[in-house]
Amino acid sequence: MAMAHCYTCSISSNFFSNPKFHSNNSPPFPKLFTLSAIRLPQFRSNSLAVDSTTSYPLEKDDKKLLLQVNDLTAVIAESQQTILNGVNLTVYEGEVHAIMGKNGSGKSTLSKVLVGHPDYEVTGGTMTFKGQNLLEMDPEERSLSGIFMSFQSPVAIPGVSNADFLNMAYNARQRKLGLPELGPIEFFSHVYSKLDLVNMKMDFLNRNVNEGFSGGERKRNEILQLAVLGADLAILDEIDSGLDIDALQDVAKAVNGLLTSNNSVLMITHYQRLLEYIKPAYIHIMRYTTLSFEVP
Ligand SMILES: Nc1ncnc2c1ncn2[C@@H]1O[C@H](COP(=O)(O)OP(=O)(O)OP(=O)(O)O)[C@@H](O)[C@H]1O
Repeated sequence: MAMAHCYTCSISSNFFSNPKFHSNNSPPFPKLFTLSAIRLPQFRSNSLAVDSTTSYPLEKDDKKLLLQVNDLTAVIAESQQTILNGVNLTVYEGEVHAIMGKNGSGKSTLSKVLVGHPDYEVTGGTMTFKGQNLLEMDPEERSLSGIFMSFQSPVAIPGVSNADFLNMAYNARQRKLGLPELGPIEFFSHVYSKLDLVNMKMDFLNRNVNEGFSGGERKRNEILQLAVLGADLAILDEIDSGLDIDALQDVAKAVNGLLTSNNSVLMITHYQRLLEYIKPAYIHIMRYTTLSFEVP
């Protein structure tokens, strides 16, 4: 079953790959040059794609290439306005990447394009996931192949309980993987074991998906979905927004607990505080490259 998506919006954007950054000698976090993509914690030369022709080895330090985006351009389907312009991004398994940048620079749009949101059309470049061409896969296939996206503003699904929703999504993934499905009772014990991870009570499972949930509860619920469904690449769009410090720590702890050497996280955030809890290997700064839109 495809995950529903909740979407925001964008302009033209680009990843810059200047690996230089300055340490301000004040741990825990380095000062960033604007428009740079950096690797932490060591200085490294140019570990991200600079030009569209760069291709990356299928394995690096024994890690498999998970996601490769090369020179990606996309337009808004309705208006044909360019919205992503030459985005490059390479993610190997076991890596945490963060995307930062100003409001409206296209961060959410990139994540939506990665999961195949119909509001956008890819007009150039390539996107591969585990060697498969994402452009040839519909959103459901992308989800089933192991891409999970958490919503910036998670949507409510009235009339569908959390437990049923998760059970359906879980079984769809199991079918895709040729693994046994779980009936409601077996599934309940499977999901029950995950509740502690996000500090949620059992009654959340019987409530309708996100209906009446507070902002923080919705975010925890997103991570519960990730914990139950599993993912090779989890795209977390502002998972920290609206969280108090306890909730932020819970969510970060849960995400860290789900990280293995085989999966990766791509997190979009405005705040350094999240990066203090979930340590990225790379930080990418999204920025406008053109201002070609008309103000109505
Ligand atoms: N489907 C769409 N129709 C019209 N405009 C769109 C659409 N999608 C994106 N945009 C434009 O893109 C801009 C927002 O981009 P996006 O949400 O990707 O940015 P962001 O970097 O994630 O922003 P924020 O940090 O505020 O979440 C908006 O200004 C919006 O006008």
